[in-house]
Amino acid sequence: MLNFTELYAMQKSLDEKIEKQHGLENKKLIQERILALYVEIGELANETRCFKFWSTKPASDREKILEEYVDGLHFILSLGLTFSYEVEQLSEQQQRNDVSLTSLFNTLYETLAKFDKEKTKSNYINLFENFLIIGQKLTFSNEEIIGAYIEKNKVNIVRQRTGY
Ligand SMILES: O=c1ccn([C@H]2C[C@H](O)[C@@H](COP(=O)(O)OP(=O)(O)OP(=O)(O)O)O2)c(=O)[nH]1
Repeated sequence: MLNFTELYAMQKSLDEKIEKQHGLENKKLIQERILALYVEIGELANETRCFKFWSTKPASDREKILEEYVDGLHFILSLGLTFSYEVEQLSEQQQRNDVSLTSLFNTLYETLAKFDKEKTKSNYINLFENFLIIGQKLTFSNEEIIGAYIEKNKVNIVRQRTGY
């Protein structure tokens, strides 16, 4: 089971650095973070190419897809911090083999729209769970997700330091 406590701490530190760097201290940036998450989910779907019935081009490699996945995770954690909805753990989601990756993306967008409409903790958890289901469908292990998150978090810190 994934434990998010450490990841929220890393996200908090990163978000504070970004806000300071851009003179946005204590701004909640809710609409920006929500739109950023929509975009990251779209970028992830694009790399998997799961919905591109018109194309025979293969999906991007696993590493690239994992990188996009953890970009989305950054914004989910960030939204949790914004609303003080940090969740320590979420139980393993039941995976249904008959549901396509494309459907899972569409459901994830629905849960994000629901959260945007009504920013309750249960809608946040539902969003997070549906995000994790996509990770499972993509066969990412907890270790891979944590490792890639830590890597990208570091990259993000360096980018701020070097004026990204
Ligand atoms: O408050 C914030 C703002 C951004 N990020 C992170 C999330 C993500 O990992 C990265 C933004 O995504 P990306 O690296 O794709 O940035 P971009 O500016 O869209 O990249 P590019 O211009 O290279 O496409 O910054 C946070 O964690 N907190």
